Amino acid sequence: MSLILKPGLPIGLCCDHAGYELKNIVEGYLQSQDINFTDFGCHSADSCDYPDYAHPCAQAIQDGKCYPAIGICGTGNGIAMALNKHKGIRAAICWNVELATLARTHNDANVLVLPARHIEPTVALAIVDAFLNTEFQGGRHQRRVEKIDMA
Ligand SMILES: O=C[C@H](O)[C@H](O)[C@H](O)COP(=O)(O)O
Repeated sequence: MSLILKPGLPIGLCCDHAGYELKNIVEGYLQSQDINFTDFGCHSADSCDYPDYAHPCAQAIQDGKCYPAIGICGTGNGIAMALNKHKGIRAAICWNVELATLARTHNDANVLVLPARHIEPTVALAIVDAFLNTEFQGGRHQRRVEKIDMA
């Protein structure tokens, strides 16, 4: 069982066309782990705009309807930028396991962002696993995380 899932809440998933294939792979992994998810799209590899999927996913976290989430686009940059516009959302782009672990221990990241065009699927799944199973350290990091939303 994942360390950061909240009982009864699905994980949110969002992507654009560049992340569509990897999102399907991630969904297969989550199913294999009996982890529920809500897929906010996109739902095909046709060209689309990542904010159209990032915003509903971030809103669902804010509304308490899912937690945490995984966002996927080509570089990770665009979807992370859109997600991080939302108060309380801490979306972290991670391309290796160490970064995913640090995003949890230091930043209490609540959205993992994967750069689909720059990582192999096996690495992506190892990153997902690290993200879902690493707890926030708190302590000095709690104070810093609280200051993020002060802008
Ligand atoms: O940050 C943006 C993402 O990497 C997009 O997935 C990327 O810009 C899509 O590019 P294109 O429209 O050329 O497939």
